[in-house]
Amino acid sequence: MAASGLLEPILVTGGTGMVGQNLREHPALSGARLLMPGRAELDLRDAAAVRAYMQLHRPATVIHAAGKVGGIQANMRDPAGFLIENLDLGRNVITAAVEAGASVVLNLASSCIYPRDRTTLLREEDLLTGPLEPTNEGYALAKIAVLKLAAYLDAASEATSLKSVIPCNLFGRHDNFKPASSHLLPAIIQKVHGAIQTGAESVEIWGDGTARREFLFATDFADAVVHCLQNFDAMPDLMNIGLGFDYSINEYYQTVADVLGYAGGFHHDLDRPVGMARKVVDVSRLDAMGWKPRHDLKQAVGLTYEFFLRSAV
Ligand SMILES: NC(=O)c1ccc[n+]([C@@H]2O[C@H](COP(=O)([O-])OP(=O)(O)OC[C@H]3O[C@@H](n4cnc5c(N)ncnc54)[C@H](OP(=O)(O)O)[C@@H]3O)[C@@H](O)[C@H]2O)c1
Ligand SMILES: C[C@@H]1O[C@H](OP(=O)(O)OP(=O)(O)OC[C@H]2O[C@@H](n3cnc4c(=O)[nH]c(N)nc43)[C@H](O)[C@@H]2O)[C@@H](O)[C@H](O)[C@@H]1O
Repeated sequence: MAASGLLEPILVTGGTGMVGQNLREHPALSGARLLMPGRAELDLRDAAAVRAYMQLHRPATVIHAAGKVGGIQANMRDPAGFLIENLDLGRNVITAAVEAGASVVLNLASSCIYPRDRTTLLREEDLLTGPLEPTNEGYALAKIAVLKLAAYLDAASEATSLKSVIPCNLFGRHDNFKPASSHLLPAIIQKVHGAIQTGAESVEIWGDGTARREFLFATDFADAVVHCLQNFDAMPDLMNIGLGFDYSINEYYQTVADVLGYAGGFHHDLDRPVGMARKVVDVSRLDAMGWKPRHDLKQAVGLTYEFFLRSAV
């Protein structure tokens, strides 16, 4: 049975993705009436199809986790695609959810929506107070627009409560390990694993490795999402979900090397893109909700590697 406070049926867009699959695996959702249509069943770019699906299934809860998602390289290659698709998906899902009378809509943004060149912890109040990071501007603009749409509809709607969370970078089971579009941690795992397999003596790090990132384990993120849904009334309209601390790129490489047992070296490719110098969120609002992640970095890397090895066979 689903935990109390979760209104069913629960529609999770992006159910076949990393966040979606980690939500599916969450104990509180086992036995819940979950709707997780894949792209073949429901292409979220098709507004009429999304509206028809929502009218037919009438989800009480909608978690909007679908998106065109990728690391820095993928974003740089296709800013228009990241803008258009994430705008279309968000607009279609959120407007159709309200029209179909959903009670709760939880929209997933991203910490890349914050201004670049900030060295302090990024607070929800910092949104739209400075220029965006060029390497993912298209994606960030779409995420900001959809987050604002959710807020506008929340203010106008009696029946539907819409809130957004701003996740830091995520990694974990069901991650994207494809080098052309993966984020940092799956890329490191894939590269270090390859070096162990081939006996390579050095692994390439993009940039000088001094940039800093905050990566939350996707299993923990899914738990935070469930916690939000179980305490939705107490949740702020906009809330960061992260660790509140970060590591350097170099430290991430060394941690993965330690967990995987790689004893070789590293070399830096200074021609590769680096993006924001730092991107770490303030978690005061999340702390106030009484949620903490359960895994430390080494545990999370180990569990992600186990998944990688099983899915690679
Ligand atoms: N991963 C991160 O580091 C991170 C950080 C902050 C925020 N987020 C946000 O968290 C959410 C989930 O991210 P993720 O890491 O789980 O991404 P992901 O693994 O790439 O999953 C994205 C999901 O969206 C689906 N999707 C994309 N376009 C679609 C369409 N037109 N119709 C139907 N489904 C479509 C994908 O289906 P297909 O597999 O068929 O393409 C996939 O199931 C996204 O909103 C993302 O912006 C992610
Ligand atoms: C959460 C996501 O953050 C994303 O920004 P962002 O953290 O720079 O995206 P990542 O691709 O995770 O890159 C993180 C940092 O890791 C460095 N890096 C080092 N080696 C590698 C490598 O082999 N692969 C990758 N990918 N990076 C590497 C990269 O230079 C950058 O500074 C946004 O582009 C997305 O839209 C999304 O918002």
